[in-house]
Amino acid sequence: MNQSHDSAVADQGQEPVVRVERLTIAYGARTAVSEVSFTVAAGQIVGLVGPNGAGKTSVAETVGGIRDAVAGGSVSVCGLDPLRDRAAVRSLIGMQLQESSFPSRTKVGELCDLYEAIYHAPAAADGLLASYGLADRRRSFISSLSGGMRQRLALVLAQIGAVRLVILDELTTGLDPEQRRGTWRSVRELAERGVAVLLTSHYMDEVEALCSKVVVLREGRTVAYDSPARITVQHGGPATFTVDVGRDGAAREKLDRLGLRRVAAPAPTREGTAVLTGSFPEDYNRIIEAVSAVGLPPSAVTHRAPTFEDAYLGLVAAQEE
Ligand SMILES: Nc1ncnc2c1ncn2[C@@H]1O[C@H](COP(=O)(O)OP(=O)(O)OP(=O)(O)O)[C@@H](O)[C@H]1O
Repeated sequence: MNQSHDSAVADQGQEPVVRVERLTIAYGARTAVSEVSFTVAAGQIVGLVGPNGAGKTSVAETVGGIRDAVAGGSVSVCGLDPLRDRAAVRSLIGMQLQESSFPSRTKVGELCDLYEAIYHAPAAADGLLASYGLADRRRSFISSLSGGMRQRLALVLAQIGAVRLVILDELTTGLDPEQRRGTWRSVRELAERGVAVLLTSHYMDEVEALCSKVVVLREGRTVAYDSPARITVQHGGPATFTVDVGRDGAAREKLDRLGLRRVAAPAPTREGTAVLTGSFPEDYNRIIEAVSAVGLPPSAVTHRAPTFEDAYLGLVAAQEE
């Protein structure tokens, strides 16, 4: 779904909402981000991922115009420079920051009124509060909201006004699985309304579920920029096949003749299990053929395809080592 949506966006041939070209960010003498480039089109969700300190927040907040440490390259949002044209850009961007902490003795409604005034969008919050299940919370103090409610409020506030871009920095950190799924639905709906979304996350399943393109950062440099599916194919490593051969010597021999790499079985593994790596579905089909030839059922073979998280871990491993 993401793939086709992405092509549809590209087909429109419009100038992307966000264009980041060879962005370099330095704090004093220390370069934190080097020559990072990507675009975010209207209706597209793009993810920034990477280990702690890789530069995700630096990039996201530079795009949002609230961090000024640019040492090279360029950033444009709707054709404007978010730092130089700060006043004009401010009304086009909604932000949920990693460290956004709302004053706890403020009421939800008061905060919404403030955002409506800043974004010149009277009464915009009512519909949003309703769609995020917060309609009856206008009089609640922020301190009385659960973590999930606070995240949803952050999403409401990020959307007030005619924003063209929403930046979400680790939106679902700390949420339970049900709240995460609910938040994912909201982010998708936001993009379906034509808003460009740039998000950072440490959850690879989240990025895979939401983003049509991902920038993988390692020590401030881009190590991959593509769809999660293509990154998985290119960097996810081989599929793993587990074959339950029991004491069947003929089956073992057949498998050996396929010439696939045999790997140490993860413990605990029953005796009589062969673990091989190869490509899916080509090698899987060859294994099924081989075991069928000696009378074993296809259910003797199970496989595990590489995930986006496998690819991500492979890409960032060099840094962690
Ligand atoms: N204001 C700052 N002054 C000096 N160094 C900074 C500043 N902000 C970030 N850095 C450094 O820049 C690098 C990138 O930090 P950044 O917060 O952008 O990474 P991140 O990928 O968002 O990390 P995390 O996953 O922990 O949020 C880190 O080495 C960090 O210590």
